[in-house]
Amino acid sequence: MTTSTNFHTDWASLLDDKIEQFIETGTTVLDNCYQMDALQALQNESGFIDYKEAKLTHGERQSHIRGDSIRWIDHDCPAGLAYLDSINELGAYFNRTLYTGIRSSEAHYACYPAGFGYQWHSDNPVGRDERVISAVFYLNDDWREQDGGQITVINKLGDTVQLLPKLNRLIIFDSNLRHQVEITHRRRFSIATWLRKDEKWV
Ligand SMILES: O=C(O)CCC(=O)C(=O)O
Ligand SMILES: [Fe+2]
Repeated sequence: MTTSTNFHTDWASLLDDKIEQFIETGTTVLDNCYQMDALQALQNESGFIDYKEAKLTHGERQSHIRGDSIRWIDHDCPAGLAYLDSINELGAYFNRTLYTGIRSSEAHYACYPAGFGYQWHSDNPVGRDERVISAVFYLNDDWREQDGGQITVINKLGDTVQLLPKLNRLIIFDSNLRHQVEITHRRRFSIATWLRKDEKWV
C-alpha cells in the first residue's frame, strides 16, 4: 500500500450473493464498495490531475466515438494504486470462484465533459481477448437520472442493463459484452478498470 487510506473491501461478502447472476448474465453491480476516506482520496486525485486526451487503439482521438479524457493509474497516483491493490483482490476472488485466470489489472481515471459519451464498443479490440472482466468505478456525488451519463450494457442474455454513474458504485461485466456511455449532462468522473489474463505491462 502506498497510502494510509483504507481501501479494504471484503469482496466475498459483497459478491457471494451475486456470483450466480454474474455467471448467468455477465454483469453485476456493487454499491457501497469503499469507505468515505478512500472515496475522497480517489475524488481528489481524479480531479487534480492533468488529463491527457483519450486515445483509441490506433492512437487518434475520435470524439464522435468517445469524449473522455483519461489518465492511466501509475506510480504518481497513490490513491489509484491503493484502489488497484484492492481490485487485484477482486481478481483473486474471481480466480478462486470462477477460475478466470486473471493475472494483472490496469485502470485509468476518466472525465467526460458535459455533452459527451462513448459509443457502442467492447473492451477487447478485434482479435484480442486479454481483458477478461471490465469494472467501472464511479466518483460522482448526487448523480440524478436527468444528469444522463448512464452506462448501458447488453448482457449475455441480450437484455439491456442501464445504470447511473453513482458515487461508490462498481459495475462489473464480461469485457466482451457491448456497452456504451450515454451523453452526460454533467462532468462525469470514473475509473475504467480491467482484469487481464496476461502479465502486467506497467
Ligand atoms: O465510464 C463508463 O461507464 C464506461 C467506460 C468504458 O466503457 C470504457 O472506458 O471502455
Ligand atoms: Fe468500455
